Amino acid sequence: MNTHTHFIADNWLAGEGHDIKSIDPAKKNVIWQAKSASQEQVNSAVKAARSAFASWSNLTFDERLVFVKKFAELLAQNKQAIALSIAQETGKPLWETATEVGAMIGKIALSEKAYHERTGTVENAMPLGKAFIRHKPHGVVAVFGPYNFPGHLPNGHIVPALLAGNTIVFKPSDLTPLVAEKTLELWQQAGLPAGVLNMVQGEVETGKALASHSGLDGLFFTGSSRTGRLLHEQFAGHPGKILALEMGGNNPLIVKDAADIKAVVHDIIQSAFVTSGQRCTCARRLFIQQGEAGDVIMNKLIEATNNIQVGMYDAEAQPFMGAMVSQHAASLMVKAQQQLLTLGAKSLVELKHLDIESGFVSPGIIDVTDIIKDMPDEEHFGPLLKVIRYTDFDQAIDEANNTSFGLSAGLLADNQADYEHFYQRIRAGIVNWNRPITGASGAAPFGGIGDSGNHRASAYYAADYCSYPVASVELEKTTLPDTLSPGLSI
Ligand SMILES: NC(=O)C1=CN([C@@H]2O[C@H](COP(=O)(O)OP(=O)(O)OC[C@H]3O[C@@H](n4cnc5c(N)ncnc54)[C@H](O)[C@@H]3O)[C@@H](O)[C@H]2O)C=CC1
Ligand SMILES: O=C(O)CCC(=O)N[C@@H](CCC(=O)O)C(=O)O
Repeated sequence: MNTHTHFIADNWLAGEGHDIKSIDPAKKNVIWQAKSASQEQVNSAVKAARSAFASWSNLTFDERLVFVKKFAELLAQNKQAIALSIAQETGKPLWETATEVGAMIGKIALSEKAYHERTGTVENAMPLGKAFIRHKPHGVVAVFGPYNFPGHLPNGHIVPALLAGNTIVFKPSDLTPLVAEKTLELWQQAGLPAGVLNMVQGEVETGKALASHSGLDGLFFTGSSRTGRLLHEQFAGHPGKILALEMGGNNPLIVKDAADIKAVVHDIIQSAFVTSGQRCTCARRLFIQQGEAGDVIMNKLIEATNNIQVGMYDAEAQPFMGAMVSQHAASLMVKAQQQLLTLGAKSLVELKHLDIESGFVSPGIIDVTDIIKDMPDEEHFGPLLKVIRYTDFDQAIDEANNTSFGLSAGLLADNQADYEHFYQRIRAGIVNWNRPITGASGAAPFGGIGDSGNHRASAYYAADYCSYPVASVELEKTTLPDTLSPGLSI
């Protein structure tokens, strides 16, 4: 039993709540168990963050940056260990978890640049004095992370929030507590002052206790649309608190008149099946032209999908896909496939639960053309790609837009005019041409419209929601203006 569970005011504490555990979805063993945080421990974490706020926000940006850069150095030194923890908890292959740690390290320089560019100080001369635009931190913010990138995505809120001068209570996904613990140990080694970054572990009730805490000034969330919507409802009536929601998608990828079939199939597979389909940006709906050209793509796609290697995260010959995050997540994908089949969809490659007690599934492709009118507008968060055969490009774009979500979308087509038409009409926050729709850059904003977010994009624009702007006009001495307003004599 782990007694080194919650990090509050620079102390590691045992939990006072109920039993929680983390299971390796590939090897099926328990790798972490502890007790969740009690309501009192959540209160203590918020209190610690509040106590630390005045002195942390009073440091200069460069003083705060020293701690954050030290954290980046420690991440680099511990890259393999963190990558292994991510693999153990998520099932993702080591090649992929190493890139996740790389993205965490890269986040520091990007956030430093974004802070200055997005929230820097602007000075304008005025007839009397100067006008300034500056930014201040909100105060105490909660950060909620998802399981699919347990290091990189919370880090994408934590780093810019700390640089801006906020203090934090972090609630990791209950599926990935070990990665969170290892990461917080590095922050502690970086010498972060007590209370600046706190962590409480637990399931939904810990999340609710933190999200509803009156001591928060804001909450930065990455996770499912269902949870994001609940948080949005919870924050209703609190216009003074900032809420940033990064949520799911039902992302379309359209193929039209593209000559290089292998490149098309590559981009489809990277879009649909990387991370075993557990990326918010993954293609869920693939639009392929009716007719011979479309049939050629489909045949090659089916062949390549059947050849995708699924395996252990630490296998010497690394697989493309590891296990899904849990046995439960894998069984939900089998259920989603069955629901579509019951509606009348046709299986092209069956998604199979390879070992019923693990998270291993094989990738699946299902033709939903005939049931398009009855299709649930849901994010199936795993490697199941729905194919829609189309004849008219505009109708395909209309159908691509026929979703409440709007995170990522892509077009694979050789004609630039087709892309310009697609770009103009498609509704999503990430729109790509002849590139996979996964693998977004941290040097760009990252967020969606509709049920995918609340217009507070993260990544390069995370700086925007980490502080509020302050406009000032300033003059060193009180000075009587040369010209007074009409009707005034002083
Ligand atoms: N747009 C984006 O940037 C990204 C979105 N996602 C989305 O995240 C989802 C997968 O992640 P999950 O971990 O399953 O998401 P989730 O919504 O189940 O959990 C996210 C976090 O919220 C907490 N939580 C769950 N229910 C809660 C409640 N009622 N009140 C307060 N906290 C609660 C969880 O413990 C976890 O820390 C997918 O839908 C995916 O599309 C994932 C990565 C990136
Ligand atoms: O936050 C950033 O630095 C960029 C966004 C990012 O890394 N996106 C990844 C993963 C997010 C996900 O899909 O779950 C991506 O676009 O693949």
